[in-house]
Amino acid sequence: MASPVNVVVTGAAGQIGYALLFRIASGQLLGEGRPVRLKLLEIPQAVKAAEGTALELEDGAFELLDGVDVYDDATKAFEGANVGLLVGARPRTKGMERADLLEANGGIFKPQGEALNGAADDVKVLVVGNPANTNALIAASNSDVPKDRFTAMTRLDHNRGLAQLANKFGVGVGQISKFTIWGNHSASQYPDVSNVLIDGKPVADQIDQGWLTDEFIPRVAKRGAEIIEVRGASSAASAAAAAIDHVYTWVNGTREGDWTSAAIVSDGSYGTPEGLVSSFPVTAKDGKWEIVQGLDISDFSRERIDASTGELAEEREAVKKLGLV
Ligand SMILES: NC(=O)c1ccc[n+]([C@@H]2O[C@H](COP(=O)([O-])OP(=O)(O)OC[C@H]3O[C@@H](n4cnc5c(N)ncnc54)[C@H](O)[C@@H]3O)[C@@H](O)[C@H]2O)c1
Ligand SMILES: O=C(O)C[C@H](O)C(=O)O
Repeated sequence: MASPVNVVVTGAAGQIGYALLFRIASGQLLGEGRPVRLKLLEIPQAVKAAEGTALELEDGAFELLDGVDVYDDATKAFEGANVGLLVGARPRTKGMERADLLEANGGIFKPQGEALNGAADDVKVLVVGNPANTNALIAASNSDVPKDRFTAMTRLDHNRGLAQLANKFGVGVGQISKFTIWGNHSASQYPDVSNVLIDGKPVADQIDQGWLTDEFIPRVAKRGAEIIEVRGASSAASAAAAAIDHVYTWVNGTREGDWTSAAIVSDGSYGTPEGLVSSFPVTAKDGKWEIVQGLDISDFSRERIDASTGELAEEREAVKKLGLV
């Protein structure tokens, strides 16, 4: 058997972790029957729960699972890591201001960025823990790992948009291509249908502007809050599924003639300030993301992209003031 791929999952005892680990163990993260070794990182108080999950993983008798290690030390957990799924984060609690939240998460993502220096040369990092884009920026800014290995998750937003479009047009999600999420994984994100194709044909001019601005965009952008309200807890299995999709695409490539959405470090494309971790239309090939170039941006889109990247720039200023980037 090929040597196992080391996959680190932080926040492994949390609800996303529980939905994610068994799918990774079954081989769905990387595909092509690649064996994995799972490295679970938790805070000391949650190590016992992670150990319990490790026992269940053993009981799954997964053919591709080489083994499971549990850590409460980031440096040890990330040593030799090929994939880092940074799920564990500090949730916002009552009375907490945004600056407090950014500072608390800085205390997690700065040391994890440093710990990633001990990872394998090919390490790929996906930040899921919120505020995901700025947490990824903090980790990338405090690491010697090349910046293009740091990403934040907007694939859940992308998948949410695909599902809403499929409902609207009465088609399967697989018939839809070239949908984009721009900006931040927050309510300011811009789900963009301008280039969407269904069965290879443009549909933008069949989309009613009222439906777009009053229903579709807010529904996708605020879906996280809707799930919390209806389910009584934030999205977990759908977030885990999107994390699997993100890494699978990164490793195995996007479909021919299509793209997906991922938050990656901006090179200044489409007026997004350089260095921000922002969502773009991206393709993946040979383990590298590339921003889709040359798209026309309407005034409607421009305003929304700028609003979301403006929010990211404000978050960057806030963490700069805290000495985190
Ligand atoms: N980007 C997205 O699309 C998306 C979607 C859903 C949820 N999220 C975010 O993902 C995060 C995790 O969600 P969840 O529902 O699993 O939360 P959860 O509270 O169930 O689990 C989080 C886990 O992280 C652990 N943790 C905290 N600090 C840690 C550290 N320094 N090192 C390792 N582990 C640590 C906690 O002990 C806990 O077990 C949250 O920030 C949530 O807002 C993001
Ligand atoms: O955890 C949240 O606040 C919501 C989450 O980011 C989501 O999009 O479901």
